[in-house]
Amino acid sequence: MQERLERERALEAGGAVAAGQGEAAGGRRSIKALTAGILAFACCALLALEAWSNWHARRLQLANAGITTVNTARALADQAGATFKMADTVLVGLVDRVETDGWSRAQVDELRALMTRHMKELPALQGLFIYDQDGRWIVNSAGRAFDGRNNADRDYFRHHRSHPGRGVHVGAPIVGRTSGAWVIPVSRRIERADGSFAGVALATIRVDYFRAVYERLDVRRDGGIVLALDDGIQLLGMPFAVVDVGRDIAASPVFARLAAAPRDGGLLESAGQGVTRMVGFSRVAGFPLVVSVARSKDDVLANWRAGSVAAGGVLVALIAGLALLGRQVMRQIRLRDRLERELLATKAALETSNASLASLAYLDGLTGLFNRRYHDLALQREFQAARREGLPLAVLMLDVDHFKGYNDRYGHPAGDACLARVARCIKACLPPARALASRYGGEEFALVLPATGLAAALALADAIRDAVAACAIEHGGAPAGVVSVSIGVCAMAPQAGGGEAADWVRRADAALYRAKAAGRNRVEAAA
Ligand SMILES: Nc1nc2c(ncn2[C@@H]2O[C@H](COP(=O)(O)OP(=O)(O)OP(=O)(O)O)[C@@H](O)[C@H]2O)c(=O)[nH]1
Repeated sequence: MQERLERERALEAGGAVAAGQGEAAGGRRSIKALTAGILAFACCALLALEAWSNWHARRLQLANAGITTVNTARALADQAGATFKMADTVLVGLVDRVETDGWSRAQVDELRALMTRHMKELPALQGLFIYDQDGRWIVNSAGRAFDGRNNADRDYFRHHRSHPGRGVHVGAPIVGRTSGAWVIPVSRRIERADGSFAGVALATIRVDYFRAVYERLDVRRDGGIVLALDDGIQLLGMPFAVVDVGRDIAASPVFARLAAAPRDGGLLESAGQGVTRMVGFSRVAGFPLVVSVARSKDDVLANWRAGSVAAGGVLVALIAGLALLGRQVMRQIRLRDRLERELLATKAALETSNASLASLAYLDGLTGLFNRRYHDLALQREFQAARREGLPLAVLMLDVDHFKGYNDRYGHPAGDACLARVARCIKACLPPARALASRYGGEEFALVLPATGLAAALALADAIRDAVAACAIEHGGAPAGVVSVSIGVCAMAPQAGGGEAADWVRRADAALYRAKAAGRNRVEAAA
């Protein structure tokens, strides 16, 4: 029974520890998972935020660069338009004058003076000229007569001679015959009153004039500016190269797309020579001209790229910081887990040793039965319960017969072994419910049997006496030649019998005394 008691206590302690450990392990797992989840989420959120803001900044940079490029192209188209318009206005005045007043000697002098004034006021002009119907030089802004020269071979002259229209004509760049510089010819046809061809008025605009304007604009590495005729003849391009002046670019992929683009300008993307460019373009109002401004996409995105690299560095540092923090938190959780486990193990060990100590405090070391201290406590408890419930209570006092003689004959260690065997006989006879056997002292044992009347108690006492006899423990000093026991029994209800718990022991003891006196190896009931 005491074994059962011990086992139950150990099971209780073990169960509590296991349950505690199970709960703690579950808690630890969920805290670890939560921490890892929060850190992973934070890292993903940071990456997503950085990716989005990077993508957004790139879009913004490209959009702004696109707007700037198109605006620059429009501003340059306006500037070109104003320059050509100014030259044309001068031509209109000259043509009107020649058609009205002719070119008598006096008129020629006046025209030359007028041309000289225009040249002073308009720095874009290289020269002003009037040719007759055969291409001969009639008057020019250079202030000298170039007799004998003829410009009938020039494209603009041939154009006006064969086209009766009165509109302005802008031609491909040519090298001027007076200046030797590259110029853009702007011309108008002179007619007689009958509409027949009478000559050409020409204004030449210096290519260098536009070059100076364009060179002030910074289109950065791989960028450029082009001023071209609608038919694809380039007037000039930046970066400037003389070989590009008058070059036909009609077949280039960008120009082909420009021809199909809206007249008021816009933005194209072109790729060539390993560079992707944003091309803003605008047509020149009133003239067959187009201006395009190109910027390398790489160059446009340079600032964005530098910003992205810096932000990426900060992000990597942030994620590394989070990872370190996470590692530290995990380490703390693991440390706490280990301490918790050790604490639980210590608690379990303590509870187990407490249970063992409690058992030891109430057990007899030699026989394994309860000791006298526990017997007294249990007797008090069962006595109160029997009194409360009105049930009988039985107490048996058992003593080994002639035990002094046994010790003397076989020695004290054999006497100990004999006592242990008698205890096993008692245990084997105990009824399962609440019966309690203890070593009362020396070779004397006591049994407390709750809810047990006299008949049942006597029967149990006889069974124990028989069991000991059946063990046949040799005892040369006893009359029967084997070890025997004498038992005194006291069984009654506390309410009926009156007195205290100790009276049950006293009465059983008295009965035992009578059993001894009556010859031993017998059972006697209290009176
Ligand atoms: N071996 C051993 N002997 C014990 C122990 N406790 C008490 N004894 C011995 O038990 C003997 C008890 O002897 P007595 O009280 O004279 O009684 P008895 O010889 O059994 O004679 P009756 O009881 O009249 O039959 C003593 O010699 C004690 O020394 C013990 O734990 N071990």
